[in-house]
Amino acid sequence: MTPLTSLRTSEDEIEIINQLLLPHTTEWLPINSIPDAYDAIKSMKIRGAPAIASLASLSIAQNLSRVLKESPPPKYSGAHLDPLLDYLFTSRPTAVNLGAAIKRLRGKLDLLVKNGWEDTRALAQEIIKEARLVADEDVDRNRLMSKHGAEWLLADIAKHEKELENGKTNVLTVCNTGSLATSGYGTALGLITHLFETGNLNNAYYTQTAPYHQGSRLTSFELISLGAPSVMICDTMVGSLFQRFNIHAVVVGADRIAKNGDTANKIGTYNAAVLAARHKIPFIVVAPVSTVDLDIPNGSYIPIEQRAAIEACLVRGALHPISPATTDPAQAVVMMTPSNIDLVSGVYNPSFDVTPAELITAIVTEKGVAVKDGAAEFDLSSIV
Ligand SMILES: CSC[C@H]1O[C@H](OP(=O)(O)O)[C@H](O)[C@@H]1O
Repeated sequence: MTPLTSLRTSEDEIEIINQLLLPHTTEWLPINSIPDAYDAIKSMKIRGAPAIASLASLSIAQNLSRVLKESPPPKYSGAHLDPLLDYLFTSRPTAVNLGAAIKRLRGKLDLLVKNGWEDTRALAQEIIKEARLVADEDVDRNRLMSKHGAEWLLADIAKHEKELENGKTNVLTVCNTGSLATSGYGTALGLITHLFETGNLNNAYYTQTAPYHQGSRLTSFELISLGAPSVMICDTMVGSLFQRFNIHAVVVGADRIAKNGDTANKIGTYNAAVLAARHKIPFIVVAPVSTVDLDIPNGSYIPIEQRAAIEACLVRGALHPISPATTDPAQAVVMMTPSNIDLVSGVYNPSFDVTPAELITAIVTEKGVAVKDGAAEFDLSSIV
């Protein structure tokens, strides 16, 4: 079976799975330009922090490759690339991976120009190589962090002599952090996949994750495709699950991790973290190094994207909104930042929330696992 992924390429051709139609329809959409990539990210046809960064980078490579075919190719400098990078950056503000990828490409260009790369064709080819690396590095990185996280969890269970179920673990995850959120294998769902592949998974529980339903539509699709034992719960059922079942860990992804470990992730993650603390269940964040934003000291600096109110009133496939609540875009919070938290809309629809470091047990990247050892905040230096 072809491994599941959010996108595929052939030479300069890029295609993404239209995730708005999953799980009932698998439609591959061609991405033929940077505006196509911007629209796909903004409208969430493709979503997931690493996948967004991969598509943005590949669309830059596609653009450069096509311009190079013109003759004679225009003289390259930041002037051509900068506005394209700035435009892509504005597609979704919370996930830092997109910004990290754009910063990486801009840095590569500056370095080449600084080193006197005058040959336009050669310079552009170097940028194309770097852009393709952003996508290609993802799968191996995900497998590595998943192994780190799964091994840490199993060791922690053994250290605390916790009772397993059928000799295996029960874990809860939020949203979708698998192959559909990355270039393959996934982050938090990658850890769950590693547990399954090594015979250590009793059940993977996951929340539906309204209103986009990344859980009920995408995580279910991935876990069923994998053949992994899984149980879907409504977002409101996390507390009841912890009261009645032996859950060994909550494992989630991240869109941006601040220097102290505060983590922005899909809305509902903070709820699960508070309940996990109440039930003394380890809370594990799994994300690539490119998700860590050392430029911000804590989570209050993370911009929280507000999605259109109508998206919170639609049940996918239904003909009409489920609520008479106003969905007038003029009456909505556009972005939550330290300076703007005025709520004026009849529908509050933040796409993310921030879990404080104090509620997080471990943070896992491809470089390893960080724990707090009794401190209130993380020192992430060993895993970035
Ligand atoms: C490895 S994906 C990280 C992150 O992205 C998802 O958000 P969205 O579906 O809105 O792009 C979710 O927060 C995942 O945890």
